[in-house]
Amino acid sequence: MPILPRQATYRILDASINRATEGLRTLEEYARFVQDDAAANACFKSLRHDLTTAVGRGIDRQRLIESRDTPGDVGTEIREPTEYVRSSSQKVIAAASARIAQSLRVIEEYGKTIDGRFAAEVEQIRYRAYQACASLELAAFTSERTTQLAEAKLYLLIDGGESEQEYTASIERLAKAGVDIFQLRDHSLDDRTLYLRARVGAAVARRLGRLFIVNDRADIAVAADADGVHVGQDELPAAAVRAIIGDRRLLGISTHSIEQAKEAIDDGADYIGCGPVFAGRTKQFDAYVGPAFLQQVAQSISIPAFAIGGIDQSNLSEVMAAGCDRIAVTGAIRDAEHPVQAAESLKQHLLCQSEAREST
Ligand SMILES: Cc1ncc(COP(=O)(O)OP(=O)(O)O)c(N)n1
Ligand SMILES: Cc1ncsc1CCOP(=O)(O)O
Ligand SMILES: [Mg+2]
Repeated sequence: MPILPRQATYRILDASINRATEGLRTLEEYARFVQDDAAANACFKSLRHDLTTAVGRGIDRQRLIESRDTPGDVGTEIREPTEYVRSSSQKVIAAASARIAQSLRVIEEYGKTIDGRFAAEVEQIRYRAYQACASLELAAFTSERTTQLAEAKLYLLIDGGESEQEYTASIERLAKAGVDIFQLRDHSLDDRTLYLRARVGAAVARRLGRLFIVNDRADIAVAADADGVHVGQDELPAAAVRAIIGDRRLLGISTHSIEQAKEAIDDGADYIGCGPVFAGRTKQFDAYVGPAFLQQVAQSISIPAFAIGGIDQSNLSEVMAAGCDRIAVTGAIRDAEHPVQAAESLKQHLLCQSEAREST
C-alpha cells in the first residue's frame, strides 16, 4: 500500500532530481571555470552522471515526466528574499551544497517507497556528495580570501573599543567607508575579551565581505575563526604560525628591510607589512625605513605589501610615489575628526593610484 498517491511521489522525485542535478552542475562549473580544478570538476560530473544513471535504472521516466505540473506547483511562488542575494561566489557554493544535500535526502526517502535498491544507491551518492561539497566549499573559502587580499588597499588596525556594541558598529561603519582588512591589535585586553572581540569582529567582517586578522596571536585567530594572523620579527616564526593556523588562513609578517621581505616570502607569508615608514602616535621607534624601502619592495616583491607607520592624508602621496598603493593605518582613521570620511578619502586616493598604474 503506497504511503502517498503515486503521482505525488513522482512529483516530489522529479522536482528533487532536478534540484540535485542543478546544484551539482553549479559546483561543477565552479570547479571547472573558477578553480581550474580538473579532479573536482570530474568528481561533480560523475556524481551527476551516477545520479542520472540510478534514476534511469530505478524510476520510470515516463511517470516522472507525466507527474510534472510546474504551473500547478504552489511552491514556485514562495521565495525567501535571501534566495535572490549571493554576496560572493563562496555563498553560491554554500547554497548549492545545501540544495544538493537536501534534495538527495528527499530522493532517497521517497525513493524508498518505489524501489529500495534505488534508495540505497542514492544514499551512497549522497555520502560522496557531502565530501565533495565540503572540499569545494573549503577551497572556495581559501581562494576568496586570497582574492580579497590581492584586491585590498586599505588595512586598519583597531582596538577592542569601549564596548562590544561600539566596536562592531565601528567595524560596520568603516567597512562601508572602504576599509578592506581589519586587524585586532589591542595589548590591553585579557585573553577572554580578546577572543570574544576577535570572534565577533571576524563574523561582522565576513558578513560585510571584509577580511579580519588577529595581531600576534595565532591561537586566538583560529579559535575565533578569523581570516589570519599578523606577526612581527620577534614573534612566533612563520613555520610555527602555520602549524597553528594551517594553509587556509592568511599569514602576515612585519618587515623592515628588503632581506626580511624576501625571507617572509620564502617562509610562506601571504602578505607583508613594510615599515615603520614615518613617525606616528600609535607606536614609537628608534628608526624609520622611509619611502626608500617601499620603492625596493615595489621593484622586487610579488606578494601584497602594506606600508605602515605614521601614514595619513598628508604623506600618502610620498608612499604612492614610491610605488606602493596599499597602506595599513591606525591614527589616520582613529584620531581623525571624522573617521568615516578619513577612511573614504584614503581609499579613494589609493584606488586612483591603482587605476592610474593599471592604465599605463
Ligand atoms: C599590517 C601590519 N604591519 C606591521 C605590523 C607590526 O607588527 P609587529 O612588528 O609585530 O608589531 P606589533 O603590532 O605586534 O606591535 C602590524 N601589526 N600590522
Ligand atoms: C603597529 C605598528 N607597527 C609599525 S607602525 C605601527 C603603528 C601604526 O599606526 P599609525 O598608522 O598610527 O602609525
Ligand atoms: Mg606583533
